[in-house]
Amino acid sequence: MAVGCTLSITSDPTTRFFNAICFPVDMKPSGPLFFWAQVFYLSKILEFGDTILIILGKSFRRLSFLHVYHHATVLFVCFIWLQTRQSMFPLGVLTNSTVHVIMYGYFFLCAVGCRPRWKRLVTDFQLVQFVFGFGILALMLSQHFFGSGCSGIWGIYCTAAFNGSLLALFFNFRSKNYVKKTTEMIKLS
Ligand SMILES: CC(C)(COP(=O)(O)OP(=O)(O)OC[C@H]1O[C@@H](n2cnc3c(N)ncnc32)[C@H](O)[C@@H]1OP(=O)(O)O)[C@@H](O)C(=O)NCCC(=O)NCCSC(=O)CC(=O)O
Repeated sequence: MAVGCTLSITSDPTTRFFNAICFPVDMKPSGPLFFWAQVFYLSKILEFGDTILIILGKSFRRLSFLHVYHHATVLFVCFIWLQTRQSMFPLGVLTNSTVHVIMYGYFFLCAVGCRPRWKRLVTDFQLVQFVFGFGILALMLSQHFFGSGCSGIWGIYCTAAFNGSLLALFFNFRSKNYVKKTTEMIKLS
């Protein structure tokens, strides 16, 4: 999906970088970018199966608020992306699918008994994607309000609220899992 989206942005000579973050207001929901958005939406339905497998396997400790909240709301957010022909989604697909390759790579290594030492990096990558999202949002809003307007502005407000909530939850996760633990280890030694 990340590769597909990148190729869709770069291979079309009429597509400029700004098109990836600001679609024209009369954007038609067709073509390669919307194809990848549909695939991304389907992948989120598939990802929901992850939660079902966790419930069936009775691994309830894995069902943190963050996990359930993310999996329950992400489907709705992706649906809004498609419905509103939302600007910025190509970069969302690109960053989120890249982060998911790393994250599921981490889970896979854990599952085969080879727990990676770079768990913290995975969390940091997740945080960076949300911060990056806000940087792109600022660029897009400047184009929307001071340029010719961008498609899907209401979807963007929804996505911004979603991004903000995940940023806060992941900061909380990071502080509980790494920062506090490091401080406790320093105190003990
Ligand atoms: C490093 C993380 C990726 C995972 O940290 P955690 O502390 O939650 O996980 P962990 O290291 O304790 O893993 C514990 C055990 O559960 C397994 N495990 C945990 N969650 C799993 C999942 N969703 N799918 C498959 N396996 C999973 C691990 O393999 C491991 O098995 P065992 O113990 O048997 O060896 C972190 O950054 C994170 O995302 N934490 C939030 C929890 C979460 O559900 N994240 C995914 C959805 S949010 C998301 O995806 C946001 C985004 O868009 O980036």
